Amino acid sequence: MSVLVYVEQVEGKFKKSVFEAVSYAKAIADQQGTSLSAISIGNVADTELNELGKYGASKVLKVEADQLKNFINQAYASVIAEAAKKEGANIVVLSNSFSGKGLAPRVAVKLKAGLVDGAVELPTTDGGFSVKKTAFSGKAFAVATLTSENKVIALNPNAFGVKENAASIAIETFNPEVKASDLTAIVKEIVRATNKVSLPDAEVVVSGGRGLKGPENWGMVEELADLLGAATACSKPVSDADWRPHSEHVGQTGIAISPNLYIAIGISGAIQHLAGVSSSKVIVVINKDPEAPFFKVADYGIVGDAFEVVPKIIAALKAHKA
Ligand SMILES: Cc1cc2nc3c(=O)[nH]c(=O)nc-3n(C[C@H](O)[C@H](O)[C@H](O)COP(=O)(O)OP(=O)(O)OC[C@H]3O[C@@H](n4cnc5c(N)ncnc54)[C@H](O)[C@@H]3O)c2cc1C
Repeated sequence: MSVLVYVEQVEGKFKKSVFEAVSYAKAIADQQGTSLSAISIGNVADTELNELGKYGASKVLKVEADQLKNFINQAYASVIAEAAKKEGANIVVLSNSFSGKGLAPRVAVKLKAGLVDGAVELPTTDGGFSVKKTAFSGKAFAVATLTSENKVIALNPNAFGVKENAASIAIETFNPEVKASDLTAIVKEIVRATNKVSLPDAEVVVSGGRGLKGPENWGMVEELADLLGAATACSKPVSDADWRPHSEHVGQTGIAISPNLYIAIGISGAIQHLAGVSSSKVIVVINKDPEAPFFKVADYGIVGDAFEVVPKIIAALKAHKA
């Protein structure tokens, strides 16, 4: 029995959340006294795959089939399940990312495994196998006990942290059979909106709320985002009013994100908004009301008028970059 971790790539690169999932999977492998393998799907250079060794993976299976160049939920789930069978892995770990949320239950079905999604801690193994996880859109915690032989765990980004644990890593090509039935819906082309950073994958997000008064004031939000290499997001009323596209709406009824840095400008911090952003690693809040609820969960807060504060941050960043 061993542990397998799925390492999601974006344009041939691994994000920090992948190294975190590998670190977490390695800790489970150590707990179980077994080894850790990784499965990578899509074109990733060997130099990038070698990076996984730094966090404890001793083997990586690389799958480079042409049909699997772009993410296809059903087909990727089949490949991960096949890899688990090949490696004799009874525990599969994924990041609870945008695509991980679609993959984890599919992999669990294929392996007849119990599933914990939104895991925030290592399993405890005294008297069973239990994992703490978020519940009710991140507003509460639950402890799930898995009694099945096979187990799938989707780790919330920023819950465990990246831990170096150097191992020598072997790269092995894996050519699983890709069934036509797994390719009934395929991605033919990816057209990015004006080269913007994709919100679910973004490491840094600059977000605006109703405090920005109207769509004409988003220039400074976009300028700040450009300077930081960030994606832009917004609160629900902002997208409801068509100030911004619905694809930018974050929260309980929008996209749930876990960037390293979330900058909230003119957003009150209602519980439904926090449900989608509270697992960000560092939260910076800019709000003119010192009583705004967002300050209670902020790592850094600036009480001030966004129309004064944001241009100052932009000027400081430009000066720093010059
Ligand atoms: C079932 C349900 C689901 C929901 N789902 C979501 C969701 O997914 N995402 C979501 O965001 N909301 C959601 N909501 C709505 C949520 O309850 C809040 O109404 C919403 O998040 C408020 O948006 P806001 O903070 O932009 O606006 P407001 O609550 O109006 O807050 C604006 C903030 O801007 C500040 N401000 C004003 N002027 C300035 C200035 N010049 N400079 C700095 N700060 C300023 C104010 O002090 C205030 O705190 C949901 C509600 C329900 C009932």
